[in-house]
Amino acid sequence: MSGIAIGVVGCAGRMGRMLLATIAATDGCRIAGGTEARGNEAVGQDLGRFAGTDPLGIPVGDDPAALFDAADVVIDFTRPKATVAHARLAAARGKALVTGTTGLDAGDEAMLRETARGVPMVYAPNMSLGVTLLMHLVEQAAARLGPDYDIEIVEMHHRHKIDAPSGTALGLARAAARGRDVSLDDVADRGRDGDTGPRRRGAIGMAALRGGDVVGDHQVIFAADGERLELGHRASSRETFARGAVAAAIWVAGRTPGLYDMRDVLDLR
Ligand SMILES: NC(=O)C1=CN([C@@H]2O[C@H](COP(=O)(O)OP(=O)(O)OC[C@H]3O[C@@H](n4cnc5c(N)ncnc54)[C@H](OP(=O)(O)O)[C@@H]3O)[C@@H](O)[C@H]2O)C=CC1
Ligand SMILES: O=C(O)C1=N[C@H](C(=O)O)C[C@H](O)C1
Repeated sequence: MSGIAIGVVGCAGRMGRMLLATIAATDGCRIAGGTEARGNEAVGQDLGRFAGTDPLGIPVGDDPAALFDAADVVIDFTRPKATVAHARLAAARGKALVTGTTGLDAGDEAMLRETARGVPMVYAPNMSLGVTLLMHLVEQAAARLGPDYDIEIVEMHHRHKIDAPSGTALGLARAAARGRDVSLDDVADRGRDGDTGPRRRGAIGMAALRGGDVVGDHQVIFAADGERLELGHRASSRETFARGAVAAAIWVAGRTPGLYDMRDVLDLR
């Protein structure tokens, strides 16, 4: 069989299924296998059921080490602790990893950086071309507009999302902080409630809405006296994230070890 062999951990999840379907439909790559955690009801079922294809003759596994051995690259959209375990496995088995999992804390991200010293990894909170470009535009706007323009980021996602603010909102906030040459930790305002007092000058605010089946909306507002600049993005299908992740997997196979993001994959640096 030819093409880059791509494994998918968390293959029965919303993104996992979309990734399988996208790999099956993309030239130059093939499905190496998929896993779910032990005890998940998908384990043992044919992967084709989750890819939306004919039976593939490959059962969903629960042994990620075996998947890393069978694959050239593994794609992970799971949960932060699972992602860290998968990054350790990638390093131990010498295989590339693409992860889009959000909600990682500073310690989890430090572990990704550490494991990426030995193997190539792509880590991005949003794999779409549109959001990758939006981050670039937000950095430029923040650099040009200065602290008279209050930055507020509003995101909305489906009712099943478990982390807030979204990884993309945090990425946009980081881009704005970079543009202003400040640390996000010093200026982030992650949700207001009660007797908040007036807005802090230079703060970067974030607000998270949850409801229905919204795939992912992000809006960055620069509000000044007399005018307001708004930059935004709406995803209407998870396919846009899956296409980006599969492009990242093909791009990262055989690269020099290191932690990359979608700006590298899309050549937007
Ligand atoms: N970067 C990007 O472009 C995007 C990022 N995301 C992020 O991707 C992540 C997943 O989102 P989504 O697909 O909607 O979530 P889902 O809950 O639908 O899918 C996650 C899947 O991973 C499984 N899983 C959990 N632990 C393990 C493990 N140890 N081994 C194997 N599988 C495991 C879950 O199983 P179980 O249900 O049993 O826990 C579930 O099937 C989130 O962090 C989300 O924010 C989403 C879309 C785009
Ligand atoms: O959980 C989701 O669905 C999404 N998560 C990512 C995030 O947290 O930014 C990306 C996308 O908006 C969908």
